[in-house]
Amino acid sequence: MSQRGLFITLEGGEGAGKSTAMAFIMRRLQEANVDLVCTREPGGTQLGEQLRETLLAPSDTEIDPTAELLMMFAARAQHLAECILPALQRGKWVLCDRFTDATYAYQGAGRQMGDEPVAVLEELVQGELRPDVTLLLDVPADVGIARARGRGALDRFELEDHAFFERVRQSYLARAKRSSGRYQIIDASAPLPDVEQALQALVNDLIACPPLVEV
Ligand SMILES: Nc1ncnc2c1ncn2[C@@H]1O[C@H](COP(=O)(O)OP(=O)(O)OP(=O)(O)O)[C@@H](O)[C@H]1O
Ligand SMILES: Cc1cn([C@H]2C[C@H](O)[C@@H](COP(=O)(O)O)O2)c(=O)[nH]c1=O
Repeated sequence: MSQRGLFITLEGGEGAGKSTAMAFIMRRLQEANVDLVCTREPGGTQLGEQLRETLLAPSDTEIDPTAELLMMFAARAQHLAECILPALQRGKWVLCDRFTDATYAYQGAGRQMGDEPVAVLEELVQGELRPDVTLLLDVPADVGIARARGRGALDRFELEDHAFFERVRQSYLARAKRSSGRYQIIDASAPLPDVEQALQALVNDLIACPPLVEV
């Protein structure tokens, strides 16, 4: 039986600090000589980045929720085929800013489509592949959105209302509770040095004792 690389995902609501955490984890893993691919969703390929632009651009034309869901999974299918699976098969670690947990949170809960259509597409697009480790940066919706606003112009999702972001947060927390073996919840409302300390401890554990994953 051969081993593949580790698949790590970062999740959280708007402004939780994922990009900041990505950069921190990437530096730490590279210092430890981990052969690493850093990527994001929606995105990570030319097609995925094109879909991202359409999905995130505020527009007068509403995107139908089913169309939005399918675009997320279209981007994901290409991302898996072109980037994630080849990297994992070569033994590289993949660090991905958002993956299918985001679809459960945003389309399933935020858009109130429910888990079922997400689960059907997850099975079709991913087969058995699931992240090995998911770091959930948890922050109250108001705190996250205030941080995102502080950064400048808002994208199409960031323009949603408080109730939407509360549903997103509760969905993430409920999934983390159900699959506690895969998730690590980080209190992202804490000051940045504390968040980085928690991330450093998790990265140290992963390097010292990476979970065994087989192809
Ligand atoms: N722990 C923290 N405390 C205070 N501010 C933070 C913290 N972490 C990140 N920030 C700041 O909050 C803002 C949002 O952070 P970042 O862009 O990393 O979040 P994000 O989760 O990637 O956001 P989005 O999902 O909206 O793209 C940035 O200005 C960042 O400097
Ligand atoms: C993967 C994925 C993402 N989204 C949303 C969540 C965010 O609002 C944007 C991505 O931008 P960010 O810079 O990572 O915050 O897309 C979604 O609704 N569903 C998904 O599956």
